[in-house]
Amino acid sequence: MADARDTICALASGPPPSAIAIVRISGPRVREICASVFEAGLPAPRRSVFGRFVDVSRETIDEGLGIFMPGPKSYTGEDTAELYLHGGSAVIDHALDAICEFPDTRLAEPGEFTRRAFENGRVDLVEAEGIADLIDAETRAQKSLALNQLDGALSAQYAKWREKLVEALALLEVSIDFPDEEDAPDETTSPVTNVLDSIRHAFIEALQDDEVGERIREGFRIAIVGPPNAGKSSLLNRLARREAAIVSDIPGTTRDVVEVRLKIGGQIVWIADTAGLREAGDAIEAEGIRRARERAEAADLRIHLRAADENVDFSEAGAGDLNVVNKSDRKAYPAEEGVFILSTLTGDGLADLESAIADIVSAKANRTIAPLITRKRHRLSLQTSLFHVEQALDLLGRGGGAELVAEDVRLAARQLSSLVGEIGVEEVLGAVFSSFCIGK
Ligand SMILES: Nc1nc2c(ncn2[C@@H]2O[C@H](COP(=O)(O)OP(=O)(O)OP(=O)(O)O)[C@@H](O)[C@H]2O)c(=O)[nH]1
Ligand SMILES: [K+]
Ligand SMILES: [Mg+2]
Repeated sequence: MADARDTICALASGPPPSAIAIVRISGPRVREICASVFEAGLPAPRRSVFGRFVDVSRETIDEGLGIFMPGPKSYTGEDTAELYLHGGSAVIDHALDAICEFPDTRLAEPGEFTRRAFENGRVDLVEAEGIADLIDAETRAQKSLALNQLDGALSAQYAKWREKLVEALALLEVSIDFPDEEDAPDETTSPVTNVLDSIRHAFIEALQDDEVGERIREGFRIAIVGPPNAGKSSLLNRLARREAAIVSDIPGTTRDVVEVRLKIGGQIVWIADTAGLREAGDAIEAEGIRRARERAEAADLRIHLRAADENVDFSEAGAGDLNVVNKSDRKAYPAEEGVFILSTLTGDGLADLESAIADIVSAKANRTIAPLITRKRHRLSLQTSLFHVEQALDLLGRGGGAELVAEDVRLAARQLSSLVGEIGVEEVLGAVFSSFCIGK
């Protein structure tokens, strides 16, 4: 990580040209920079002022609004300033060059402003992730998930669990401190067991969420599976409204998994076209079929596609999957409960399938178990924490010493602390902040 004592600057708005560009500055030299770059001198705190911006040789950069926000009540917790300029690349370059003329002042790295906000205690790690998610959000569901995370609701949940674990620890300390007193174990064991058991239940409930939060954030996964030439690639292309996959009358055309990202039912959806399932002709096709099965297995929803003029058999389909008969233009297929009949050639019946997909996906997304786990990092921490809670309960059940039980409870609590970044593992911080955009 670059020197945290530097003053940093970056374009905080979108790429030029744009109507307005916002250049953000943060760090110890902000006052000095504003006093010089704002032609009228350092403005009063948190008041936007209109005027001319000039470089060190007093050449005009542009004119516009500027605002100075002293720390610690700023986004980063440091002195910060924002310059509202005309959004042309020459203007922006001149402004950034002029600012970087000052000593110990440089362009910010991706996420460095938010990293400073984190280092200065303005946000915790989970809230910082929420900020990144809000910026990346493309759907309303992603946006509300991100807002929930950045306003601290998710952090509060993790903090509540951590407090419970600390409560259990305190109860255990009592029995460690008074090991000889006759009733001590009995008095303390049962409350500890109760507390740990309720945490265990809460964790299990939170983890049994069908990964809704992650699916809303990363997208739901749908796989199209079926025999060769059923029209899987043709269906993918129809849904994507472009020629994403190769279509041909040769069975075994698709080998690799071909994926497209779409917005359906207000959600991000990844639709995967896969190799036709049959006895493989060669090693490459066999690998394609293995990947097809793997993808189908991992998917949130499977579309089983069959051709009307072939043997239609849905015995492989599971409950909740979609059964679809294609090529209705070639051979009529009798209406059947729970079977979609369509033709990717004529487009007949496609709208029904699309709205069924939309309904299923939005129903999955609207499963309300708030606040939701939104990423693998959180899930892994909770799983590890749960592991230690269960270990502690197991030890208690077998009459294990309070000291040993406490060690597991401590490890469980530690997981939750690292989750919100209270105890920061440098690689975790690096991974989280490097995914941010520059200027944030
Ligand atoms: N008549 C008719 N032909 C179709 C329809 N859908 C697909 N086809 C044709 O069926 C053949 C196979 O289509 P694909 O989309 O390549 O089938 P696939 O399931 O992806 O095949 P593999 O990748 O080989 O497993 C092509 O010649 C398509 O033009 C349809 O609704 N009606
Ligand atoms: K084919
Ligand atoms: Mg194909």
